[in-house]
Amino acid sequence: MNGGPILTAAEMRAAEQAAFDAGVDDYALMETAGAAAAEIIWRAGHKRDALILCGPGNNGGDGYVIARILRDRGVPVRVAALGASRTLSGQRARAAWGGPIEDMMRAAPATQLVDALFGTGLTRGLDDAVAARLCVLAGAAAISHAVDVPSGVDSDSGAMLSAVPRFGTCIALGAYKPAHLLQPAAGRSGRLVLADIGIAVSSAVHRLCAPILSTPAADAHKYTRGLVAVVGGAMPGASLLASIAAAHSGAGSVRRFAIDRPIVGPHAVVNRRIEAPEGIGEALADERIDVVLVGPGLGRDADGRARLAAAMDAGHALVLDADALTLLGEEGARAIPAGAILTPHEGEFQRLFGDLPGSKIDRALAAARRSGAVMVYKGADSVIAAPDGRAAVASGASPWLSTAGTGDVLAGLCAGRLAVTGDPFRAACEAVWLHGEAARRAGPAFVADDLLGVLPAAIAARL
Ligand SMILES: NC(=O)C1=CN([C@@H]2O[C@H](COP(=O)(O)OP(=O)(O)OC[C@H]3O[C@@H](n4cnc5c(N)ncnc54)[C@H](OP(=O)(O)O)[C@@H]3O)[C@@H](O)[C@H]2O)[C@@H](O)CC1
Ligand SMILES: Nc1ncnc2c1ncn2[C@@H]1O[C@H](COP(=O)(O)OP(=O)(O)O)[C@@H](O)[C@H]1O
Ligand SMILES: [K+]
Repeated sequence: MNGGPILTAAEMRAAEQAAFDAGVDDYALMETAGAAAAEIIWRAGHKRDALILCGPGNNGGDGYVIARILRDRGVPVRVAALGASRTLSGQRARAAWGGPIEDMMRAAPATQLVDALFGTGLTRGLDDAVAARLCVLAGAAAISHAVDVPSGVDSDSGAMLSAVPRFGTCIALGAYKPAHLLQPAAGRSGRLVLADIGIAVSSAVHRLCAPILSTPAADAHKYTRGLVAVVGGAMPGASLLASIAAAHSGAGSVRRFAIDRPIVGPHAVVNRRIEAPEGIGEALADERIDVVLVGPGLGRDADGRARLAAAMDAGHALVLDADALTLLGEEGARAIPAGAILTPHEGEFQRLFGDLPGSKIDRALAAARRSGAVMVYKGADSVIAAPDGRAAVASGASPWLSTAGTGDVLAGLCAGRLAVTGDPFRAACEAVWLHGEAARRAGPAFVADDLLGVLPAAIAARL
């Protein structure tokens, strides 16, 4: 499930330093990075006229290398700079370009725009006039590329420090950075391409990629494939969505304990009406149960609280979502049992853990460490984090997922995959991926129920 390491600016600098210590030449690395980026730009734009914007640091240095390589291939290239080059490699690359250098504020637009103003070294937002000019030039280009990161985004957090235009493509040099996957920065590029620059990078934080799933063993039966119990409350829809998602996740069987009358739902889910919260403990006293999911449709009143307590006392692996998270938020993160999966959206996360510092990745990791649980910190950029420091960041999920009930489907998938795999981090990664893939297959304007029908096809694609 490792779709490529994600490095902070400091980690990237350390990887770069390790390469230098091993004998790689400073300027040779810039030539490699520039050549890799030029190749990607060449494939997209061929001989269309190009304007390369070069900043004062090494990102600008990459820009001069790109400009020289494209010019040598016959592209009509113009270079516009923002001040002098301040690094030795940048100065060398600028000298090797050797051509005219325009003032960025006065340069005319071109068909292709390459933004090599600032990369991982950006320390503050661009001046308003510079940011505005960048937006005009990028907006006027038919093809636009951001080198390493779009200028104006904070590489480590994905925050926008000044106005940032939308680029056709962002070329990540050597490794992904948080800004490539975290919002709002991730939304500023249509396409993300990773360019290999030949230096070794590794991290416990990576981009989520498609999982490899397996078909049940030839001698499988319903209890060996995982039994999920869903504890609902008075609102039937949410726990039903979660139950059906769990049933379609690859688990062997699903039981649902709720209060709705008459009992509704698919025949394959065993629905039991349990009115008094005391009955929940009894229903969960079955050793064959692998995972208990509680939260969707639970309710936040005394009854919901009592059901949550019974679910948490039952001693099974837990997935906690929705109302369960809000109720726990009132008690504080310490009440969370180790080994659980929690699926908070932003509001639930804040209620549980308060205002943690750092990027969404940092916050998810801190919450996982503090609670001992795997975190699925949801949103357009979902972060899955484990207490041991591993994290996976999902990106590119359909924005149509921002509709009621999709979180219930995800919670059911987490419970189902946990029942199948017994591994909370792996299960959470698989669930988030299947959820995104189901949304992709469902197309536009779906409702949460529509995700359920396409789950088997999403699973089939990964067997
Ligand atoms: N690491 C690697 O493996 C490789 C890295 N490579 C490349 O290097 C890039 C990182 O280069 P970098 O560190 O020189 O930083 P970069 O983003 O060019 O700018 C820093 C300069 O801008 C300045 N400055 C900052 N903010 C400002 C503002 N708002 N307005 C105005 N000025 C501002 C800041 O000076 P300051 O004023 O903060 O002192 C400094 O002078 C990386 O993204 C990649 O493209 C590849 O070549 C090879 C492999
Ligand atoms: N703009 C978006 N792009 C991609 N995925 C999104 C977006 N907005 C929400 N999602 C996903 O949709 C789901 C919504 O869950 P949640 O907020 O709990 O909704 P609900 O409680 O209505 O089910 C989460 O998995 C979240 O990651
Ligand atoms: K850039």
